[in-house]
Amino acid sequence: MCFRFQKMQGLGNDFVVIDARNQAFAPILNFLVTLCDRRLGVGCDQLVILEPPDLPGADVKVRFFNPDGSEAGACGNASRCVARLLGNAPVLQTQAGLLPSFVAPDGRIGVDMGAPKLGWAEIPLAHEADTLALPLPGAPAACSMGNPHATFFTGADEAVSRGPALEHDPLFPERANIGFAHIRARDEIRLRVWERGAGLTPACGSGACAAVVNGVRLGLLDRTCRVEMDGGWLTITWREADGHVLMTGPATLVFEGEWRGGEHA
Ligand SMILES: N[C@@H](CCC[C@H](N)C(=O)O)C(=O)O
Repeated sequence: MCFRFQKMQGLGNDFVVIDARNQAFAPILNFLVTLCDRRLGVGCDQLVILEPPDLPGADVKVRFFNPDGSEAGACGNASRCVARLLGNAPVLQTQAGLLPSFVAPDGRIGVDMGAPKLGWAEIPLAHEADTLALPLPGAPAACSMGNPHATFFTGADEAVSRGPALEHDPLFPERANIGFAHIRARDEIRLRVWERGAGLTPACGSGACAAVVNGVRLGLLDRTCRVEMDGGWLTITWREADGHVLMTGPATLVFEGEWRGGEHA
């Protein structure tokens, strides 16, 4: 198999981007896992495949895959990277809907991540529960940004010790991304996210959006909040006018390459 790819990163959350609009690429599960592997393949936190859009108003269809081969409905950092790669502020078609992108006055890339889903069945949870205080130790809040998130406001240190078990808790039938936030001020948090299907990453864009949404719902945060993760900063605004979440931050092309290997490790 032979195809070209771009390696990109946003806050150190890194991606292999394959443009399947202009070259043949079949997303075979075992091969996706190999490509994401840092020893056997190129290595990345998520694999991103660009396809022709099938919705009016979209410029490109974007699919996100975790290193375990699972497909995710949203990926904030990769969305900014695709917007940077394509240029001209494209509208991205994702499982979370049509996501318009923009260039901020300071040159950072922004993506309108759409409106969060707040109901227990939409996240989804396995059964009815208060999404502001899930029945788990530490009572995290939950929402969907197109992918399931739970946020603990108990400090950022527990991501590695508690994340793996919580990702697989029976309360989350599709598993979940688990965020751990420390509130520094109403407009600033420190966040670490144990990502579903990927583990601890330097930053999670959708996790930052979810943390701010959940913090605002709990009355802990302002609607515009700076989020510091291990890889750096995002600015998140949960816009009152339409309920959409705007995420702004860096996005960088690292290198381009050509895969000439086999389909299996
Ligand atoms: N790194 C991402 C989220 C990637 C998907 C996630 N692991 C999931 O399975 O939902 C981001 O920046 O949002």
